[in-house]
Amino acid sequence: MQVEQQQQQRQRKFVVLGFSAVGKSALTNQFVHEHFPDYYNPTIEATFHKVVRFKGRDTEILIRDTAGQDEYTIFHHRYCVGVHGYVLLYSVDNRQSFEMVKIINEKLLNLIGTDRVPRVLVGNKIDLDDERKVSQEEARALADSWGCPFVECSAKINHNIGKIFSLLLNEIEKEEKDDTHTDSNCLSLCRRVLSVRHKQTLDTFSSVLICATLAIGLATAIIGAILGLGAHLQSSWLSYLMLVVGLFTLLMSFLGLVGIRQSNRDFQLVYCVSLLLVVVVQLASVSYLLASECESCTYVQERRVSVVTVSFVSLLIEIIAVALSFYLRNSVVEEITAYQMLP
Ligand SMILES: Nc1nc2c(ncn2[C@@H]2O[C@H](COP(=O)(O)OP(=O)(O)OP(=O)(O)O)[C@@H](O)[C@H]2O)c(=O)[nH]1
Repeated sequence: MQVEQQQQQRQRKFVVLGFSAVGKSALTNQFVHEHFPDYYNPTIEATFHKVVRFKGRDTEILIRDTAGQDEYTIFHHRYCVGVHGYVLLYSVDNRQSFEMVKIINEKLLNLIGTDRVPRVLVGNKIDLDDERKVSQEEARALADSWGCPFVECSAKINHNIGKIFSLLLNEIEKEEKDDTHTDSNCLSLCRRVLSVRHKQTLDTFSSVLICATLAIGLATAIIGAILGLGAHLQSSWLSYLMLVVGLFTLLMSFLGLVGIRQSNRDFQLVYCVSLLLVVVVQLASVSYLLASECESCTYVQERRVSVVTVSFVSLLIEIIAVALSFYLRNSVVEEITAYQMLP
């Protein structure tokens, strides 16, 4: 029975952030102990817990009350590891605390690396309405721009304190639902695992093909150089062209290989485009040699079958390598990136 109860109870960890003396400790104490300490004692750090019933389920809330932050505070990773949501607090009678909460929010999002963070913007001390320096409208506009709820409260008179945490629990639930629908349901997880494996196979296959284009490039360059030096295509433009095309293919294939290995999409793109260019040049020069009457062309024409076969095989390898590399670049890499970005 106890085990069942424990299974039913979930835990949510919150962190209260804000400038010094905005009422972080007072708010936490009011929520947990229903008590307002009417004195100021700067906090170093403290954790509180309380079990509440939220939507028919027991929920243990752990709240970390922090030392006040300012623009120089370095946010520690403990502010985000295992944390479900944040109360971003300012004091309605303190303009500086409102400006500071914007900086704190920015630092927090930078630390976490996403803006899909359950947060509530809270203006405390509304019992001091006469001394108000931050209007409701301005704060609400800020919360809207962050895409999070906004509430004003008073820890002193216990106004809206419970509401802050209900709003935060709601935000977390919303975020979890979004994740279930978009990213982390079982089906899409399987799809991703499959696509990771799929990508690894494709990576290997593509790397083999790129190595083949590397070899083709090397061979083309060597043949170009030999022919240029030898008797058949003496110093003709064709031997230079082959040399240049070969070296270019070699270089670009190396780039393509690095692109596949490091999932560098720009390298892959450069490889694809340049190899397509090489394919066009190769096709044009072989067609020219087979059709022309020039002296060096006779040499190629006499070996028509082997020239066409070799050209066809190398073109095929190059085109498949380009297509595969292009596919990897556009589809799978994108999916993997999205997968890695999941919290
Ligand atoms: N009038 C009024 N005073 C408040 C309220 N909440 C907190 N205070 C007072 O504001 C002062 C600072 O409150 P704390 O809760 O210690 O503020 P804090 O943000 O935890 O401060 P640090 O620990 O320094 O970051 C204390 O004197 C509180 O009594 C409120 O709702 N209304």
